[in-house]
Amino acid sequence: MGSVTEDHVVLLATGGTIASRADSVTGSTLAADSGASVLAAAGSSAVGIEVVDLMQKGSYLLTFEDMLGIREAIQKALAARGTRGVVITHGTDTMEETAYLADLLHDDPRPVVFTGAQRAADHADPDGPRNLRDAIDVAMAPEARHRGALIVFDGEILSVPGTRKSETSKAKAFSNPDLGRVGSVAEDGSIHFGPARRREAPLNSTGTGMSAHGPVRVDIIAIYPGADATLFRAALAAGARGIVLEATGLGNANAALSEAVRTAIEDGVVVVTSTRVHAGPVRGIYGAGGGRTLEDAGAVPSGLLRPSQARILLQTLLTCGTSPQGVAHQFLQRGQPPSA
Ligand SMILES: NC(=O)C[C@H](N)C(=O)O
Repeated sequence: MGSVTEDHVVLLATGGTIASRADSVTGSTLAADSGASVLAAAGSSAVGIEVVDLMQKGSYLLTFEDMLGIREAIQKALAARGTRGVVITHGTDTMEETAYLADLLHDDPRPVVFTGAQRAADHADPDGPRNLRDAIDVAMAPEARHRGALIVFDGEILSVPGTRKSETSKAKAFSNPDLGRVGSVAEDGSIHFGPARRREAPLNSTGTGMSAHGPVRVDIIAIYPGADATLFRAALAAGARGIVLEATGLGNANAALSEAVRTAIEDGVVVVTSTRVHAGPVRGIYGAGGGRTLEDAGAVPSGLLRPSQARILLQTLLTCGTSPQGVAHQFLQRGQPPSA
């Protein structure tokens, strides 16, 4: 790995706004462009690029199985001769989930770079072409090695844990409120990386092993003033083996929900407490149904992980057969800010 024979990038195209245009019949925006046309819009590249069309979907339509499929395609691309790095074009809505799954399982020094667009391919001024050029350059960059999966978007390079879509329509779609960016790509294409952060060891599993058993159901339940346990119980009735709470503040619920959480945990369900707040850690401080009560009932705090990525971690761990203690350990490790 890293020899002079690694000379090209594999581009995995999945759809998203970077590949979307207005449908002539309905007028709605739909993923329609192949990977080759997405690449052609970015202009010629100095490096060889092999394009693989995986799917043409808005990322709001993806399932966990789709995400496992993308992760398997990444593995296949890395196993092929001459691959220096992998770029995935993806919708922005759920990029933080697929990229997090890829990052969790990425056991290779080579870069895996996600990008997309906020303005569609038929927009007068699409942002996809520059984002893709930047992503390809980052995938080729020696400094991008050993950093896991990355999101390259609007001139910023972000490590994946803690990164989320924070703007619905502005070009700077992503941010990492707690950790900031890890690097940048200037308009002239020059790449700058800050100091490398320590990565958690990849999860020890294979995509195929997980998908063979089928993913375990994991739901997200929102907490809000006056919320009762109806939706939480409905998730259990639907077969959820894990539930992520999108709790308030530091990770608080209320007495009715904490009681339902206690019973569910006694029945073997794993409950993780995350928060609806933009930044900062989850902490079990408050009683009477707050975060301390949830922790006492056995709920696992998500640390800095927000519900979207906490759900991917929980679903991956449960699908791999991880015990509740193992889940708690993983959230403790992966929810903390990484040291430099
Ligand atoms: N900007 C985008 O890519 C949003 C789009 N709805 C998607 O996630 O596929």
